[in-house]
Amino acid sequence: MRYAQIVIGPAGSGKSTYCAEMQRHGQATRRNIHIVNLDPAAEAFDYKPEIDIRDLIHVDDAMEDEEMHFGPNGGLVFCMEFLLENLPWLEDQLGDDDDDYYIFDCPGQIELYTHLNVMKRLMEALESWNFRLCAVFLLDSHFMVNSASFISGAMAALSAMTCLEVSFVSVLSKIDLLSKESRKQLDRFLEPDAKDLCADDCSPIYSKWRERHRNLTESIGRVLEDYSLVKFAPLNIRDEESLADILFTIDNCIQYGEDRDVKMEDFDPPEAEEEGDDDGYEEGRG
Ligand SMILES: Nc1nc2c(ncn2[C@@H]2O[C@H](COP(=O)(O)OP(=O)(O)OP(=O)(O)O)[C@@H](O)[C@H]2O)c(=O)[nH]1
Ligand SMILES: [Mg+2]
Repeated sequence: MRYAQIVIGPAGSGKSTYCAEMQRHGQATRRNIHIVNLDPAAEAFDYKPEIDIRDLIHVDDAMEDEEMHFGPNGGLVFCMEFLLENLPWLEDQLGDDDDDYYIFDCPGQIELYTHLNVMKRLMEALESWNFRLCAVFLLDSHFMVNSASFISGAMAALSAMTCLEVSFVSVLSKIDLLSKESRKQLDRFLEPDAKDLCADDCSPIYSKWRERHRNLTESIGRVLEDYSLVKFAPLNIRDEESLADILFTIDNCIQYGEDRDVKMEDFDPPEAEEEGDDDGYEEGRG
């Protein structure tokens, strides 16, 4: 069995930064995390990818093609389709080592996770190669300022969740940039309450619209609340404990560590062989 986080979310939500920090945090807790860059338009990031889609295709290849004439978004979708047509390339790059841990840094075009099926097909391929997957949906906490943006963010997460059909963790990023006041406000959206979501008192321009759609807002809020469909976990990337909490939540989703525990207890002969494996299990507890 192998493990992977699929890091998704809107443009600029902090995906590449999250990947780099997770890898660094992994090293500090003796977990070897490989990063795969899946963004064919990426220019720079703070990590060295183990695998890079740009070695297969770059978005410029699609945009500069004289017959296709793609713009940046069409070009990106073309590149992702191209990746799916060349899955043996990815499979080969990923190797077949048991217990490998990968993080996939994905592009920020949200349509990939809403109505297109390229990412879903990629999930199916990874699962068929023995990966246990958890999607990590990042949303910039600066947008969680009122109910309308909360509902919109939650619906985007929900849309990605139903599109990908894998374990799912929603994360609010860039908490370190929030003022004390904004952090307090954020608490309201970590445990959202349907009635509370309708009680915003922002700009009067929207109040008529809001009044007219109060029932709709409340119903959506209630569905999210009743079914615990979308719960956001705050992440302060500058705080090791916060990173460890998120990693622990993801570990639970993909049962990282549990298989190794069973394997060690049931099959491993005493002492001599256990030394190396012990670390691997303990690191799962962060
Ligand atoms: N202070 C702070 N800055 C962050 C954090 N996460 C991201 N940033 C900054 O936000 C900007 C965008 O971050 P990226 O990690 O490139 O975001 P992304 O989601 O990969 O962006 P795309 O790949 O373009 O969709 C960069 O300037 C980062 O330095 C964070 O947790 N804290
Ligand atoms: Mg990025």
